[in-house]
Amino acid sequence: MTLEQVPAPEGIQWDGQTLPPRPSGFWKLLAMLKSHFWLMGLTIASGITNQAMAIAATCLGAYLVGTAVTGSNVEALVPLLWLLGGTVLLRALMAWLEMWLAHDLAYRILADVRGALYRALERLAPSYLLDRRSGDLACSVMSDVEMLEWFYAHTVGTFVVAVVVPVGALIALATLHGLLVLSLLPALVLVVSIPLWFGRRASREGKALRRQLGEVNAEVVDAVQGLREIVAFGQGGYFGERLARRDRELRKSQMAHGGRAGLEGALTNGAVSLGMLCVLAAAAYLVARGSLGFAFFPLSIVLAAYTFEPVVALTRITQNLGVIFAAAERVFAVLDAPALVEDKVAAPPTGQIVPHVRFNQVSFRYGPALPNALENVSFEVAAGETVALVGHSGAGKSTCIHLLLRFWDTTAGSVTIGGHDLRNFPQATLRELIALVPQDIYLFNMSIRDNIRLGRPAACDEEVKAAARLALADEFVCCLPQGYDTNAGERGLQLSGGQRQRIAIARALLKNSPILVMDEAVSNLDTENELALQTAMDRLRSGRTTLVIAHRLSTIRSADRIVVLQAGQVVETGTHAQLMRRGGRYAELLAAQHN
Ligand SMILES: Nc1ncnc2c1ncn2[C@@H]1O[C@H](COP(=O)(O)OP(=O)(O)OP(=O)(O)O)[C@@H](O)[C@H]1O
Repeated sequence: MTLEQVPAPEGIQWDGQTLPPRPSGFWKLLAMLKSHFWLMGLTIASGITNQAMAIAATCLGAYLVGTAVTGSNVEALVPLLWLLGGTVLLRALMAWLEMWLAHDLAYRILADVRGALYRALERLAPSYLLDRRSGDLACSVMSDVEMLEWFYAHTVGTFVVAVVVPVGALIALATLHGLLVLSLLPALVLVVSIPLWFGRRASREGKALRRQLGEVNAEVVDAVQGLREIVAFGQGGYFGERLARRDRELRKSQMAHGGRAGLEGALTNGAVSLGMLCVLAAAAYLVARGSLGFAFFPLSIVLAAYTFEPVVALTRITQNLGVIFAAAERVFAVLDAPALVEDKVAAPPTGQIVPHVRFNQVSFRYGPALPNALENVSFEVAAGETVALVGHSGAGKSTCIHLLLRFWDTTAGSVTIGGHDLRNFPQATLRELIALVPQDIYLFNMSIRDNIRLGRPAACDEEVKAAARLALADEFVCCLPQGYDTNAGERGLQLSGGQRQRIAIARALLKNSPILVMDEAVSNLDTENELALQTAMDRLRSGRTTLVIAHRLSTIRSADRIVVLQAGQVVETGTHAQLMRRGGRYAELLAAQHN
């Protein structure tokens, strides 16, 4: 799913629920300033003082030059020179303070947003993540958030300054002569209105630009993650061309954005030049008529220039607003995405929870428009039992696991643990009750020790080693260059499939949950690895309620019961011996798999 297709949040219907409308990205960006009110106030105050000092210094300078040219007493100007020096210094100080405060404010908010995004991803995982490309998501988390720096550090404060300062400069100009203001106003209105003419186009281009940037990112991440396959299949050229195609689209959007921003800039410059020319002509006319002293001629030009300056600075920033709001929309699309599964209770059911898992007439579909992935599925795993799920690819085995882990809620029927519906457990409790050994364990870019410790972060080194010994991982870990301190590297590439599974088993052993969910790897292992893995799995299963997606004959045989799934339905249940005797679907499946 691309971002274009991310559910439009307003009034959307999802399985009968209407989600409330959301305020626009702009108001949400402003709302984030609430908790940094004082910092924002200080930024604006220093920005206004900075501009006021700049005007004061230039006006003083202009007045001094005007007075000196008309041959007045130069001695009398000395105090004004001191004042000019003080104003220049104060301006420099305020310029620094404004920058510092604006960036402090922006980076604080950006850190808040990144934290909120991470929490949102955690809340939405894994259902939402399955639908988004990881590179595109990474782009949202990093570069879209980075774009917001523009808004907080360079837009909000600049906007207030661009309103307050020109008003002050216009008042000062009006005290010199009303005609000066009148001569400048049409051009000022023109400058302010130019970004409005291009508003829609800027928003459209901004969205396209951020979307394409996300796609290029996704493409690059994809290619980097799949580099081994790309090289092995000699497909470097093909992927290079895909990336180049995305890049060409991105460049087209960037050119459109740059062209429009350039046109806006050129029109703004033209309007400012026109305004300055009008003021120049009006001031010259007033001086010639004797309505304005010559000493005030440079002053009126300087005041006119300062009326335009903050507005022009703002229009330069508004040229990027389309991209900033598009980035904000992408960020808020993640922050506001409704979680498919939410805690309905604050505390788990009271009393001891028996690890007895039951699927009661469960039907489930992944989306309102999709067919059922499970249809009236019922089976149970009694406390301490092992049940193996078998079936062809797409039969619904993983879906059963997803529902037990409550990654999704059932569409009809229920899954219970100890007789309690999963919806009556807070998700945190559920995660504690169940340990998962996935088919392809993700090894984080940290030491093997810390990778195992993810099972129970509070575990000491000895406990980690004990779990590894039980999982028969200790021996090969000790042979690694730095033993348990060896970095597992990105995706743990230096470990074999069987070794990685044993790390996953050690992780689960350390977690020590009463319920175990295993998705057995399909890959073939050598006999030694196979035996080691089997022993490790048997140790892990012992005394736990285990639901396993089984591929190995040894696992299937040793299960207390086998549930055979076909097209989302349970077609057979029984022990290996019973099902073999029956000679039905299970026997066919096994014959096909193991011949
Ligand atoms: N995230 C998803 N969105 C939509 N449909 C899905 C999703 N995941 C699985 N399905 C569909 O649900 C059905 C059951 O899939 P499931 O992954 O549970 O099968 P499986 O038996 O585990 O297959 P395999 O052994 O290949 O993993 C399939 O038709 C599949 O296409």
